[in-house]
Amino acid sequence: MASASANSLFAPSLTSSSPSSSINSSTTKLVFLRSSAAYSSFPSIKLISSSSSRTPFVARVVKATVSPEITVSKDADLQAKGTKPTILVAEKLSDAGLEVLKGFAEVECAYNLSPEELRSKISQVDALIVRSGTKVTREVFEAAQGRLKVVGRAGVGIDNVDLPAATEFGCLVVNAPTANTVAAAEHGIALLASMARNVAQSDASMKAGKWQRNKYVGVSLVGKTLAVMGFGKVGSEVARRAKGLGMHIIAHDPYAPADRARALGAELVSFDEAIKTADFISLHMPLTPSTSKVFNDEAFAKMKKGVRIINVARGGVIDEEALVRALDNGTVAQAALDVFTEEPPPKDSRLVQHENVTCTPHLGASTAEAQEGVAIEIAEAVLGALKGELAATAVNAPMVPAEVLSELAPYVLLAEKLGRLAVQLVAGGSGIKGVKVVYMSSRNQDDLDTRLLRAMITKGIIEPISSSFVNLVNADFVAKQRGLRIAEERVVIDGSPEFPLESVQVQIANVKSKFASALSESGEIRVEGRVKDGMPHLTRVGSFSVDVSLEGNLILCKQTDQPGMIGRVGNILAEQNVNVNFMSVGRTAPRKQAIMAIGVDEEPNKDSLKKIGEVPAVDEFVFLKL
Ligand SMILES: NC(=O)c1ccc[n+]([C@@H]2O[C@H](COP(=O)([O-])OP(=O)(O)OC[C@H]3O[C@@H](n4cnc5c(N)ncnc54)[C@H](O)[C@@H]3O)[C@@H](O)[C@H]2O)c1
Ligand SMILES: O=C(O)[C@H](O)COP(=O)(O)O
Repeated sequence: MASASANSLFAPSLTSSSPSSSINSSTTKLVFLRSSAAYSSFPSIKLISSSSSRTPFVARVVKATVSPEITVSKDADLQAKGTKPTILVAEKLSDAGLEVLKGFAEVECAYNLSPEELRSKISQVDALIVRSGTKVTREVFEAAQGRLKVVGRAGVGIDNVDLPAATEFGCLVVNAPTANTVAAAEHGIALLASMARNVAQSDASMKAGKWQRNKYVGVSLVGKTLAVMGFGKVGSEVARRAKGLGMHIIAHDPYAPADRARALGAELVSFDEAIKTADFISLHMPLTPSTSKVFNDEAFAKMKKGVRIINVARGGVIDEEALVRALDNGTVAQAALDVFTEEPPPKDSRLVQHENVTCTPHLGASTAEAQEGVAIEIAEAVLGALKGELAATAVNAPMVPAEVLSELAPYVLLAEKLGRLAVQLVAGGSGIKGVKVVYMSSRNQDDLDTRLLRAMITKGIIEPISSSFVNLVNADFVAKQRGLRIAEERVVIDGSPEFPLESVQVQIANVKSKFASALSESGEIRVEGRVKDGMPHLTRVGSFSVDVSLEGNLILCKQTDQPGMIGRVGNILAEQNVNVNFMSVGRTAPRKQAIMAIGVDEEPNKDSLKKIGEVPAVDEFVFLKL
């Protein structure tokens, strides 16, 4: 059994279990995606091949299934010791979520950490769970020293997480986008109604011993126009509820489909039209660079005099000083705010103290039901990510559905091996700039999701030549940072569309090779492989056909085809007790140029390699670590 020392924490067991052939006739093999260094959030994939029968390609490629069983840990030794991942919960999470987490991980709850305390703890944990109160900054990712694999945001807004930094450090960010929608919408409606009827102010007045019926005459909602700014999950639920209160609903959202708005009885309008015509404006957009302070002096100046504003989205979408001015000059009659640019806001905040402002301390998601839902949603997402599953709520990684992932499992391994092999064929001193990947498939052009394969090829190419670790989250980023361009081409071939890929070719152009025979007729390094019996095989080097299982290490020898070569090289390796697990010879013609590909379990020492090079018929050779 191969070592499962991949650094992917608790990957799903993608088990290929059916008649398949082991290349060297062993009975059962476990092959893990990677056997060294950091593996991060890539899934470790286990392929089991248990027969020595050689079945045709089509029959031999076995569909892998995602098993809920957890079999692979970051490190085989840790797994043997039953070591669990550690999760730091930095903000209050409901017990239901904590229970889910504790079933699988060591959980440390440490609330109200200072930024320094968070940074000092972060390198000891595999995942971090926060709500909106914790700033997960670049410094946090730096302090994690590569251990932090997942940040779970127990809620929707991820503006408190530095996403570019997370991506750069290969850390997956997941959120819980659905469980608090209704709670936030209900809070928006609560603020709308209580603001219109001065509930908070009159309550405070009564508690101060007063009875001020004339002062707190409110305004009615029925027949008034409500502009919903941001027609997503919360915005549309607010619209639905406000409609029931007899309000006329308009909405502004540059990305929302008009038919969805219409179906809820809302009319999509421009930003200016929304703010000019509304009696009430309710904010439900995310805080992004383009929405930051979008409600500013200029916007307030366009609004109907006496407009009322509700914000349960993010404080930062409002220029708070401009809002105070608009409240003071009467443009805005009232505001009801659940969220603030700085949370908690300064005690002497003019906005909070303003008599026409109703405030709540970011309570939109704070119902018992929503918190339980959010906690379970985020616990499952974080555990899934730690197991190597590609989370459906990933914020900074492509979402690859489980069925696609399971189908691609053996090809993912092939992709990394080909990348790893191709880069080792590059002569020192050649800067790699352009890589081309050609996917040969009988499937339709659009029917192959290559993101995972591209990421793995990138990983295979970059990791052997750098200290970076690459995963699905950061593959494109790391490639770009290194100036490496990965071009992809799909070639549709005849064959069975039942399988995603027939073969994959990796080409590295404009470089010298330390093994000249790896250059194709057109001058680039070219290696090609396919999945056979559920195992990755190298099938072409340069213009030579070979067939060798991509496991262990590989020696490629270019030689003049003649009797006795296999024996001579085999003997040299045997002298050093190096076990040959596979050998194949590809030649241009009998007794002409040939490439001998020899798979070896152990690494031959320098002496043995020198002796291979000294065999008179050997023109060149290279030793490659897979
Ligand atoms: N106060 C709370 O406790 C609480 C609770 C839940 C959500 N929220 C916040 O509410 C907001 C909405 O949450 P959601 O779950 O509905 O998110 P969502 O992603 O479902 O909806 C956001 C909508 O805003 C739209 N949008 C983006 N840019 C816009 C722009 N410039 N102008 C207008 N619309 C724009 C998007 O197209 C999307 O439809 C987020 O900021 C979230 O953080 C707050
Ligand atoms: O974006 C969200 O989900 C809400 O603002 C809730 O934030 P909270 O988890 O800090 O209550």
